[in-house]
Amino acid sequence: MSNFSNQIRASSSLIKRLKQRMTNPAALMQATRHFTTLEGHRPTIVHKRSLDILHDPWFNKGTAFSMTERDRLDLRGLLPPNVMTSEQQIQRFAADLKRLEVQARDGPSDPYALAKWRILNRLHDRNETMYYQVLIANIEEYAPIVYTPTVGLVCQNYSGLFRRPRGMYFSAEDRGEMMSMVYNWPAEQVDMIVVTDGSRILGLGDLGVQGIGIAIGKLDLYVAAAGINPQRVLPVMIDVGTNNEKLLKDPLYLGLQENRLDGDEYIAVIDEFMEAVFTRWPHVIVQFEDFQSKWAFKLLQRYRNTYRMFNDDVQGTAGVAIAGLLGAVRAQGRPMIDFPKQKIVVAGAGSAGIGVLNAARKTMARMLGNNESAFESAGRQFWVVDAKGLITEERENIDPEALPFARKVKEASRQGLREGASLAEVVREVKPDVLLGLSAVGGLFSNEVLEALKGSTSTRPAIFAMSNPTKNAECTPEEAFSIVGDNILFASGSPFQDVDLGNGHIGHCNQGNNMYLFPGIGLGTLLSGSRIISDGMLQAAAECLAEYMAEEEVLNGIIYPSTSRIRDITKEVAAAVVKEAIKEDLAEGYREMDARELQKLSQEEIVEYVKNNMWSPDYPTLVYKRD
Ligand SMILES: NC(=O)C1=CN([C@@H]2O[C@H](COP(=O)(O)OP(=O)(O)OC[C@H]3O[C@@H](n4cnc5c(N)ncnc54)[C@H](O)[C@@H]3O)[C@@H](O)[C@H]2O)C=CC1
Ligand SMILES: CC(=O)C(=O)O
Ligand SMILES: [Mg+2]
Repeated sequence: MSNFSNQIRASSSLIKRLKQRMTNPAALMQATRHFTTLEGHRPTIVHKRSLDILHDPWFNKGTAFSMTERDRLDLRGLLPPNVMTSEQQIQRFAADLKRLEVQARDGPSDPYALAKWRILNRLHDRNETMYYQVLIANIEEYAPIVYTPTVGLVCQNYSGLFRRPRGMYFSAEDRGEMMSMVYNWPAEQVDMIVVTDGSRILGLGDLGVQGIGIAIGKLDLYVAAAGINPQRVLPVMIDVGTNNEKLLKDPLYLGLQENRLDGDEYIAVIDEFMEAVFTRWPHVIVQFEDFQSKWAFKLLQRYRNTYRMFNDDVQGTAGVAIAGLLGAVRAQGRPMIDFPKQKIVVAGAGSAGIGVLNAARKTMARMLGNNESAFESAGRQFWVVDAKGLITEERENIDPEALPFARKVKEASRQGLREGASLAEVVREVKPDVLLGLSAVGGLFSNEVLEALKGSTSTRPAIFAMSNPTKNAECTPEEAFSIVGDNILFASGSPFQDVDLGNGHIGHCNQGNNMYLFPGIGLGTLLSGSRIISDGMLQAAAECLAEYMAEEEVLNGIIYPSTSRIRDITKEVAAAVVKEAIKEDLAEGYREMDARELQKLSQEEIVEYVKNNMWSPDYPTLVYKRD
């Protein structure tokens, strides 16, 4: 939008003016102190509570509300847990102004990305309908701002960017209080919660309380892509501390400044949160996001049969990868049923990597007859490399999640490999069809690794550099096409531009990101009224995405839709999820569409039902009525 550059120019001149006034923050603090001494002792009577206070510029103190005030005014949970002094607030504001300048100068790809995020965020605060109109109409341009990669930068800088709170914060200090504080959220109904504990935000590590940015970004896509009503979404941060030394020492950090809770204490906090939100909103769906692997699997197993929840990094990513892997088979001009013949090297054995491995193995096994021997032989198609190299059964203290994928020592040595072999060695010896990265290590697919992939036995080797944000991608599309060749397939977790191959052809850069599935999984679950999210529902979502692309597109190397089609693909995915829930007899219905009515719907009617229940950003007519 051309308006946008004007707005950015206007905001930089505003920043300049503010900076001139802020050159002496001590004077500003002095002024604030003077104000507090005159007015500080007499209480001010307010007739508002909760968000109404936070949204009132006269009464709002933001992070400076004391804990007792937060309790008195129903603010508990609506602000990050660390109480700040007004001096600290001013320091934070001043530091943030400086940071914007540095980002604009040193930012990696789009120097205005953070400025765009701020402007969009301010619009979000002022007028939700218009915000989502802008986002939906320009989703290709702004998904990289509200979501990866910029959302990573936003989380890294969240303590500075924080202005008006959004979402809820449950902290270790709130133990015993969660059941009551959940009622501080003003919405009577919540359909979707995205919750994080901030322990592994994209590939950026432990960002503590600042991880709330990712929950907000994911929910923006729920609204834009799935048409979930924005009044019914709730971003949540569970602050159990941080192990990030920099944040622990930062006096302006907004979260708890203590090491992360662990073991039973940690589980007790998450249990209390789950009980609280499902007590207030029994039909809510909770998406777990960016929990470190250590907890991602355990929490998924703990809750998935009791609550309507899923883990996006484990299950959403798996589905998107399966769709891409099946697309890679089709792009070779082979039928999908040939998938079990693919040799796949996976770099990264964390929540995302293991999620993909389990799902890919199950998909292969199903194609091979769905019995034990099929499952066994499917397992032999994968070679997994983590920070310590190739994983074999010789590995000491092997992670139980990775154990099923450890190569047998004898088999490995027959291939010229051993425990801990490097990624380049593995690629050289295995000559895989697919090289898939979920390692969070930018540049891991080095020249040596990509050179080794030239020996692939595939007619069309596929490279999935899925780590986020952009700087964590295992390689760029330019590197992949220039080293391995024009004929490859390429996908990355964060968006890159297509590559001009210089011979009249384009090297397509697909975005392989769980954003193509999680909105549809959430919407489909909501509209089916299923009490849980079954493997079958997740599989149906993945298959729908795999089949969405036309033969011609796939043969041209386009295996995922462009983001401009995200609302349409989400509708289809949601319909596939509803259909599977009905088939598995899990669908209990939604609003006036009860289980029986759902059973009667044809495929087309299910799609129509989904479409009719997607919120669109149109201004309603407002009418005033006295209470
Ligand atoms: N494209 C998408 O839709 C998604 C992408 N991701 C990305 O995947 C990445 C990993 O996420 P998680 O699995 O949750 O993280 P994690 O921290 O649990 O796992 C990282 C894994 O990479 C391995 N690793 C580290 N250095 C390595 C090296 N030099 N060579 C090979 N492996 C190495 C680690 O040993 C570990 O197994 C992140 O960057 C995240 O943004 C995650 C979910 C979805
Ligand atoms: C995309 C996503 O969920 C991640 O990078 O963690
Ligand atoms: Mg994630």
